[in-house]
Amino acid sequence: MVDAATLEKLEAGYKKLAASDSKSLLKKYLTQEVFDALKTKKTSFGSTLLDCIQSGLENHDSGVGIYAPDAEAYSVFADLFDPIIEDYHKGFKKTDKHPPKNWGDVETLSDVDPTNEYVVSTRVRCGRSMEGYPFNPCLTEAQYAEMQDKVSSTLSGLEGELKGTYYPLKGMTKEVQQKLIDDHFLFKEGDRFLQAANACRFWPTGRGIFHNDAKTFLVWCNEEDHLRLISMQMGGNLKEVFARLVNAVNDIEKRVPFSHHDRLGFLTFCPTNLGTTVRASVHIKLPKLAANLAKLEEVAGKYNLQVRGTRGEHTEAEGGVYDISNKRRMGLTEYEAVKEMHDGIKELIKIEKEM
Ligand SMILES: Nc1ncnc2c1ncn2[C@@H]1O[C@H](COP(=O)(O)OP(=O)(O)OP(=O)(O)O)[C@@H](O)[C@H]1O
Repeated sequence: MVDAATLEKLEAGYKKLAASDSKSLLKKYLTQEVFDALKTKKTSFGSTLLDCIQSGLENHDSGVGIYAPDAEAYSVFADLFDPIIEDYHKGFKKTDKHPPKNWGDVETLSDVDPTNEYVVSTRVRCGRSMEGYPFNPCLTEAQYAEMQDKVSSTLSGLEGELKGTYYPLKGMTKEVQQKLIDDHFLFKEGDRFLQAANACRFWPTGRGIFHNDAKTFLVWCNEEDHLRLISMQMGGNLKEVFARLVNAVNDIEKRVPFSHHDRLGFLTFCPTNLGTTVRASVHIKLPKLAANLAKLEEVAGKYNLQVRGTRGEHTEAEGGVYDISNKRRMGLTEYEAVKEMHDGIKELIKIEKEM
């Protein structure tokens, strides 16, 4: 049974959220009926509804507001996760099944900005969870350390362009850490949405970053997900960036078993990342379109693209540089997710040119 203190927190948090003007998907889909049906449930890891929604209860400015403390939460609390997944991923219904992994033909992609006028840099990332481990809120300090050991020794076997070094956050100087963050290579620290979701326990134990010398291939260990695999470079050559990621993931998947769900695809902490887990983004300057941010967001939305600030989600645009990426990650293949961004960015550049 869920204990009295947890129920009390849930009731109080729900009341506040219901009375707020929050625009989160949590508020939209956590009806009284759903709340009452789920408030006493628990996964076999002991995770409750509060573990799923405490970030959204604390941060009414969340876009989504819900995380899965363990993989089972997606089934136990499906009455809440399913409609949120369907809304975010634009129509992935609870009866739908995510398609098998398919990177497609990388050769059919191109440089989205061949004249180098608009795109500052391009990045494609995906997330992976290691089989046999729950997500952040349920991990012990010993598991964090053990996972980091596994990740760094696995990655030390990479060769060629992917060859690099693993740097644990523990022991990294603040200067080096801040420079990596400022240069867009490393995750930021103290994210209040993740903190409230109980995802930052034992920090910095088990957290770190691997990168090759050129910093074009990077792996984050134990930030939001167990692993984030990232390929990035300056300019708009999405074909090169994506090809590098595909090569790396194929190699790493041979060495580490990852959690995959028959219906949901690759499993991640946040439901927005399920399925392909792929976010392909450009840092781009579109001064005419961006003169009216609402307009930029509206046009981007037509192409299923999401607009973020320069330092990522929940940040502002600096120097007119926006982060624009595919929004959908579920119900389509890896290739289709990247192609959606490829085609959409080309359209946005075309519109900007015509303005
Ligand atoms: N195209 C890009 N070029 C350079 N840096 C980028 C690009 N896209 C994202 N970044 C940087 O990556 C970092 C992480 O961004 P952010 O946290 O928004 O996205 P994410 O890693 O995809 O994860 P999540 O969606 O879970 O937040 C930030 O420093 C951001 O500026």
